[in-house]
Amino acid sequence: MADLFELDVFQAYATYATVVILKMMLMGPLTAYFRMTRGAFSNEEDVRGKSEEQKKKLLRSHPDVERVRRCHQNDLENIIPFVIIGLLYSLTAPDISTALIYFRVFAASRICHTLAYILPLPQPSRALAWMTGMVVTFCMAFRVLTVALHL
Ligand SMILES: N[C@@H](CCC(=O)N[C@@H](CS)C(=O)NCC(=O)O)C(=O)O
Repeated sequence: MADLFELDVFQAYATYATVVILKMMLMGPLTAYFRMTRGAFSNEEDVRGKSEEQKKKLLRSHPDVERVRRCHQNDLENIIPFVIIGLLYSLTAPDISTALIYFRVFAASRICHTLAYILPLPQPSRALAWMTGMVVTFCMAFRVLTVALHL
């Protein structure tokens, strides 16, 4: 494991996998922020101590909260595959400059996807950001399959 960390490609992978995981984790606090500022909670215990009338107002969904939740869900759908396939890709001894392009483009695409979703920016900005990240993951998967195909 220590030897693995000495490889440039693995260090690059560890860096960008951590960046995108942290970005994804920030969606939790962002959801909490939108819940507080929009007054939209989903659990009875979250509004404990409030009057019945206030509870009725606060126990509701809000479009802004749902938007952040969908963005978080989309991160889960895309970042988890990147982290798993990216690890396998790093183990195929790829060229460091190609690997860095893949990792950087993926990280940038997910940051753009989040901005496009939360602000929101007009389509097709979000769709293009999503597609860019998908293409990177598919390219890495292609290399894994061409280097290590064992059917
Ligand atoms: N699970 C996604 C699959 C397709 C996808 O990820 N599309 C991108 C680009 S349009 C997206 O941002 N979808 C919005 C979302 O996942 O909430 C969906 O339901 O839309």
